[in-house]
Amino acid sequence: MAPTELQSTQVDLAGLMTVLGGHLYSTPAVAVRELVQNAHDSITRRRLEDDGFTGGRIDVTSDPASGTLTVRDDGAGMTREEIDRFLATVGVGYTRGLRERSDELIGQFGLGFLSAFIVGERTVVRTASYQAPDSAYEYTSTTGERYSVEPCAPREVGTEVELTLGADHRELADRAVLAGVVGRYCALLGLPVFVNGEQVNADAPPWRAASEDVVVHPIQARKQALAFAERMDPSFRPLCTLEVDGGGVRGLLWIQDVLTYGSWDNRRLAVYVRGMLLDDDARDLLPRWAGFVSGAVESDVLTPTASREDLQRDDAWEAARTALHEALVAGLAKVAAEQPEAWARVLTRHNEGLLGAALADEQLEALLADQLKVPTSEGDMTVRELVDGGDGRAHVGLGTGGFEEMRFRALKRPIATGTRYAVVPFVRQWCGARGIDVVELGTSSGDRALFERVQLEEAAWLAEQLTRERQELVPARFEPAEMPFVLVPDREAELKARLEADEARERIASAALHLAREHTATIDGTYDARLYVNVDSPVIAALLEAHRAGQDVEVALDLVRAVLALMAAGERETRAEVDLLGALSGVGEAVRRLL
Ligand SMILES: Nc1ncnc2c1ncn2[C@@H]1O[C@H](COP(=O)(O)OP(=O)(O)OP(=O)(O)O)[C@@H](O)[C@H]1O
Repeated sequence: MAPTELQSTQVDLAGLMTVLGGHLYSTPAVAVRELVQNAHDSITRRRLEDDGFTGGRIDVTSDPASGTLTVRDDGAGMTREEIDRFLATVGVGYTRGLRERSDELIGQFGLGFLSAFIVGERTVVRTASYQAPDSAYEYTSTTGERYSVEPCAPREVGTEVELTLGADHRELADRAVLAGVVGRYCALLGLPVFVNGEQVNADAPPWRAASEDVVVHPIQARKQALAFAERMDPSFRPLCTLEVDGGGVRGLLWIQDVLTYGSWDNRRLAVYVRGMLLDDDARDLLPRWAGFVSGAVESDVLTPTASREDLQRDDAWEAARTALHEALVAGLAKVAAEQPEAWARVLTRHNEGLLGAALADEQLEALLADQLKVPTSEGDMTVRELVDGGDGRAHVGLGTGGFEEMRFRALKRPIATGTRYAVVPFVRQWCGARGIDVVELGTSSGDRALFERVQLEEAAWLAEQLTRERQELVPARFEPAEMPFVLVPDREAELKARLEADEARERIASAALHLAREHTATIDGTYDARLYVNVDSPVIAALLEAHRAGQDVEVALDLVRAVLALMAAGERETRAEVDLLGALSGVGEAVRRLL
């Protein structure tokens, strides 16, 4: 058989450019980042190869009138041959080979320069290499597919890339826009970067300042860290900052100074690799419960994808994620110990989110167990206070007020508001760890703890007189004795329905939801409500005695029914069924007949 002739694959560069422009990068501003990064790498190269070189500066300038943007460096420059071999060959770069000698280099794919053609309709590169400083060349191309190289007037060693921006990208020449873009991408770059003459990365991040030999007072250091966080995060002011140093990652996290609720998820994490912003929404590196945390970190071990806008999910990524989690927990503990004022604000701002966090993380639960508050009928309090006020038990309401609250108000006992985010599982977890009973109002087990059921011969008769359809009458004894009855809607069935609705809300902390749902799986729902009748109450006792003695109790019963209806009118669930005017006129009618 004749040997198969191997053919070369053809690359349609124009097609490739469309893919790159439309799909690889999320924003055309990335082109600016790629050019600055090349300038940076070129300076790094010159530092390695050109003994005695002491410079290193990147200048980005723009002319809004002509729509041009220029990136200039005093790096290694390129020889005539290097222009062809590296700049003009897609997928090849000098930088990749050099990476073995320095871990400061950013480029590796040999693709970044192509992004110039996404935003520029004409690209001119003027360069003089330190290897042949007397020869300068000018490279010109419109689409990147064809280019020309000519000798040009002598110039300083280094490279200048001048883009004439396409009509769609002219905005990049706007001075403020450009300063914003470059400032964001280069905030942590180790070399000075100037935009139209102004340095955009003058302030080193606090963790780098800290490693130099200058001793900074802790209060000063804290201020610097807060100022840095404020510069980095235009959306939320920082409340306090937490250091990150481990797992190949260094940087700062900060707690957002806003009032958040449980399902708030505003995790924000900017990741810089070798000083360049790579991903400004790397939220997955932060734990899910950290919805109120922002941060900026840098790492030399995380691996960018080719678009350099995302990170590869490799071992380094996992290690970074673990390190961030640990830094967050340790940092919160440190703030609690060292900055009481800031800590108090963290607790009030993010109480709900932290309830969810404590459920998801054992270490946090240990730190927060006695600091977080749960909402109760008597105001916000810790679970310990709830238990102290509840005679050694924690009472949790699953509804909103009504009969049970009336009863507990009469007893001056707090009931935690179980309908609020994470309250039920948090109280359960807290009490479970300490062997304390949780009484959930409206659940069958809760009711058993609250109402002492008794046998009553007249139960069926009373039920006939007082209950409606799907209501169960339960004779019982309970405090306070003055209260004749308590109508308890089936809270479990309600909770079940609500949790099912919550499931649709994706961002609710799954730990809290899971714990609560485990509990509701066992609920049936034969009755909508139970009417607990207090045999100790003078009203019921008198009614029963008269009935037993064969007296006419009709008027008294009318009055009792009217009172029951009035109490039910205060209950959200039963309110609709109550004929309020009927109940009031029932009272009037009974009184008239008694007089
Ligand atoms: N400003 C510059 N000064 C000197 N050489 C440069 C400059 N810009 C680009 N080059 C050369 O062109 C090569 C290709 O650049 P390009 O941006 O396409 O890829 P890269 O930087 O090597 O890798 P990546 O795609 O990861 O950015 C570089 O490796 C370098 O040799």
